[in-house]
Amino acid sequence: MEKSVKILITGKLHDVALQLLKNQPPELAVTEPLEIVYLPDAPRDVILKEIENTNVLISRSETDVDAPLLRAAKKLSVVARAAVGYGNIDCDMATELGILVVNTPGKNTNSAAELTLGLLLSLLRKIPAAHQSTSAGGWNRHHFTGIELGGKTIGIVGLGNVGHRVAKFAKGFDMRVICYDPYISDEVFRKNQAERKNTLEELLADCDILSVHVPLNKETKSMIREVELKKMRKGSFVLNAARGGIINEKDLLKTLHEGYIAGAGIDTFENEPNPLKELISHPNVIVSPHIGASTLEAQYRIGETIAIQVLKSLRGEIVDYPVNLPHVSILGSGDLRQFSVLTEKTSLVAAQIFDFHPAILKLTVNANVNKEDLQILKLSCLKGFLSHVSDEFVSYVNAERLLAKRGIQFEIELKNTLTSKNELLIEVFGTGTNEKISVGSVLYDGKFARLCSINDFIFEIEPEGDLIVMQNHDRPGVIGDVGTYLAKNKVNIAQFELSRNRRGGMAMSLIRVDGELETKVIDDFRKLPNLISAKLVSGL
Ligand SMILES: NC(=O)C1=CN([C@@H]2O[C@H](COP(=O)(O)OP(=O)(O)OC[C@H]3O[C@@H](n4cnc5c(N)ncnc54)[C@H](O)[C@@H]3O)[C@@H](O)[C@H]2O)C=CC1
Ligand SMILES: O=C(O)CCC(=O)C(=O)O
Repeated sequence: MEKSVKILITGKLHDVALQLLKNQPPELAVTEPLEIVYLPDAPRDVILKEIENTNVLISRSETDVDAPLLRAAKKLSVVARAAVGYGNIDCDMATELGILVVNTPGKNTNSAAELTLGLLLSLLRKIPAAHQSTSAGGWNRHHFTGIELGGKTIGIVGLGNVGHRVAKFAKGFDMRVICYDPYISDEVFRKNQAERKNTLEELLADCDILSVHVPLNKETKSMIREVELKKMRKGSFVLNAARGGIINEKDLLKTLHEGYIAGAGIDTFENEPNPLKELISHPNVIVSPHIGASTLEAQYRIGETIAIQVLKSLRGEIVDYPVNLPHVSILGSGDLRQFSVLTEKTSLVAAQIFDFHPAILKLTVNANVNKEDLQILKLSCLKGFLSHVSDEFVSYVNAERLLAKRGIQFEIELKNTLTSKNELLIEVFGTGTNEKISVGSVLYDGKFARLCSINDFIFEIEPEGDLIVMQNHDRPGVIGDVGTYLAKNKVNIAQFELSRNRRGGMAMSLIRVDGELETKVIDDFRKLPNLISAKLVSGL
């Protein structure tokens, strides 16, 4: 029976994600059947049980993907976070276990920014309290006098996806926008018409409303405490639709009680789903239950993106939003994507034709690529090689660690002598003097991939499907025998390439066949006259 891939979904996902996984478009189709287990409200003990034989986990913020959960997952290869923040995932442990973590940055940006402005308007115009009073029959027009946004200064911490959208919306309300983000260039500040503040202190001293839009990490945890809040003007407001804990909740509550901070709008809490009671019930605090990303539009975009990431990863392709591929900052697209696929395939060919203990794997790249590209090509080379030589699960994530574990040295060389085509050579060296094989390939025009050499033999063959790599004496009748034998066994030859070192010397042929070759067929193939060796290369 064909092995299926189990996808466990532990958060509410838009239907588009389920539909894409069930009805995969041809360009994203996966060969194995998918078993989708949708448990959006499952408690932890159920998830722990289900995770054991799960291959892909798709989660939202309510699932703690911590070390015990990851260790319980014996077959997990991908954790897909249907959101931006991944603080609830133990990424170090995932990396250690070779599990790829992906997320969906930018897909809920607009929703989170709109909610931030919603909280701000609600807070300054007292809309929730006015609604409550009016719907209960009251008519207290003087009780709900608010404050205008126009002319006020908003201080944004973190001018990333959400932060810069909040800046844009705030501008629409005629607010003055000041920002603190040491990791963003002046150009981004200029583009967003945001005034740069070089320190958090400068920002705090100069704003009426503080809004945080940074990830929660060691640096940002409790970055706003009582001391920081008191650097703001008395009567200021604060907003947190990023992550609970960036603003220390106890300190915020204290300054609210003291009347120093006039009010707060909060969507994200330190302890979800059980936030600090005194904080959420404070009369000057407006709260929502972490719904920044909860709009139809954001969930559609997230659902679509996460399903695509999952399908790409199952197809072994480079994903668009990896979280734990630490050295790869720019991921493959266009030529690089094709070239990395070719690198992986070439490496897979090399891994299936050497017959000695490998000591060094060397990748030589002759193409116009930069340093980040080389890292992608390196990972592709390692993945292709190891997926054949290692029994362990190999991914871009753990390939380096697995190679080191096997004691194989990796070398990479970049030559820049060509402009119109990308070439690569993969060499495997053993410890003995004659222990060496090399496989070369080339990518023409960014789309035509060809295997072009094995050792000293030259070819031009598509790296697709199954290949027989055959070495024989250069004597009459060999090709005829091969053709007759394969035809007899109902194997169709898609491409046949013969190369020889000299007339009457040695020859090598690459035979690309349609469909998969049975072991028996290749075993008997080896018995044909004049054959020196025949190796099957599969999985291309
Ligand atoms: N409430 C909700 O449902 C949602 C919450 N979020 C959260 O909002 C936050 C922002 O998300 P994005 O804008 O998408 O992230 P982003 O990564 O695009 O932007 C974060 C920005 O923070 C800056 N930053 C990092 N450390 C900093 C520091 N110590 N001081 C100042 N700036 C710093 C970075 O340079 C970056 O520009 C995240 O915590 C994310 O998880 C995002 C979407 C929905
Ligand atoms: O809706 C979710 O699961 C959380 C969204 C969020 O906070 C994020 O994207 O960082």
